[in-house]
Amino acid sequence: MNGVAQDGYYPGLEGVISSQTAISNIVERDGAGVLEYRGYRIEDLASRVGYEEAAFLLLHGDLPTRLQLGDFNERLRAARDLPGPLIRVLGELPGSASPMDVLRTSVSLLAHDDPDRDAAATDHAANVRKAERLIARMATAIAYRERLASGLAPIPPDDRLGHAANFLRMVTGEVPSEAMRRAFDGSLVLYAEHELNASTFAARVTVSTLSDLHSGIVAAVGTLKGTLHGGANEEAWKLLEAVGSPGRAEAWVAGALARHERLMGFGHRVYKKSDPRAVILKEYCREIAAEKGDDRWERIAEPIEVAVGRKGLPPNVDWPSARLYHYLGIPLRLYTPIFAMARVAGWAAHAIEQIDHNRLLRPRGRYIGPTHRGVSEIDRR
Ligand SMILES: CC(=O)SCCNC(=O)CCNC(=O)[C@H](O)C(C)(C)COP(=O)(O)OP(=O)(O)OC[C@H]1O[C@@H](n2cnc3c(N)ncnc32)[C@H](O)[C@@H]1OP(=O)(O)O
Ligand SMILES: O=C([O-])CC(=O)C(=O)O
Repeated sequence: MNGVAQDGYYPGLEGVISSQTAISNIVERDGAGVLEYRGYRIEDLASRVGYEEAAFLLLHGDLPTRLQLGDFNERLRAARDLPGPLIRVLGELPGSASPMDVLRTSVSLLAHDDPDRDAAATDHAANVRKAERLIARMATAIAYRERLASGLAPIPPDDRLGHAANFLRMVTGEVPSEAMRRAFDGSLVLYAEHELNASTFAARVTVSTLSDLHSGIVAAVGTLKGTLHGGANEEAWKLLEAVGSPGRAEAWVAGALARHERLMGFGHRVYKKSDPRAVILKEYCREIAAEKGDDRWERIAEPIEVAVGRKGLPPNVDWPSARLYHYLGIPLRLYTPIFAMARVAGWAAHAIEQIDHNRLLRPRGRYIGPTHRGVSEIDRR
């Protein structure tokens, strides 16, 4: 029954087209996955534009001119600081709270301070402004909380730095090398959007009731957290560490598969041959490992990929991003929040597209329970 359609029932909604979209497209061509944002191939975007340009493309429909990019950057930088109530709550939430739970709460709180909070849910311009502020503020909130959780003083945003470098500096206290900035920026571009994945779908369902944009993003953050989706990048790192040496890879993978365990960072609902983002990220991993003069994790990752690949499961985006973030000195618990701070551009673009061409998202269930039951007196049940 798993994944097999029957009489209009598609388990997991596999293959179902629920919405038309002009934001991104995924196809398999010549045995490889192809991904485009608004008609631009992901390979071109990752090598030629930074996160801000990709986010502008997703939200506004085309790549920015130099003037548009300058204005967009100014708006993002002006929105980086956190409102007082959120700063207070970030200091008060229990230290044990997971960063994704804190991020979910942060987005919810940001709704109350947004200057457009009273705008109609259908106000396109207000929704774009809300989205831009969320892009800026989610990054600051993640870094701010991480510093507090580590017992360190938060580092304020630096107006001289772009989104990627500023975030790394707010977390680690250091301005990254140019190669590190480029790799991290590239990963944000690659994570920014991916059609009707589960978290984007959750955002679209939420706003399809004409709820507000922030509610859609709260739903998306909660959905991304799960280990079958965005949470897989943290699990992928744990897998790599558990294997621990190239020589153990083959037996470790065989054992896990024999126990029917899920190998995190492998497999995909849509890409059955290759995830193009994983191919690009693997190159960044190699470059940064070379810059650091330590290819230990590359040497462990390779035989794992080969062994899992024999089962027809290609690596997905979360497999190489895990070790890339390790190389960049990013704490493990931030891997999934970073996915969220990149994906907010795609979530918002989809939520706005949904609202602009709305039809309530409401599928049907196929009832398989008992029928025609009589209600007996409570003492006779
Ligand atoms: C950014 C992202 O969200 S990318 C995905 C991140 N998630 C992961 O990396 C988690 C690991 N991967 C998985 O769990 C899956 O591949 C998913 C959830 C991503 C896709 O799931 P589906 O579309 O339902 O998988 P699909 O129909 O292709 O495969 C089903 C079978 O393949 C096998 N399979 C698929 N992925 C894996 C995996 N990673 N490890 C082991 N077996 C797997 C399973 O045997 C499954 O059969 P089951 O019903 O006995 O469990
Ligand atoms: O598309 C999916 O199902 C999951 C994914 O790769 C993403 O959200 O980036």
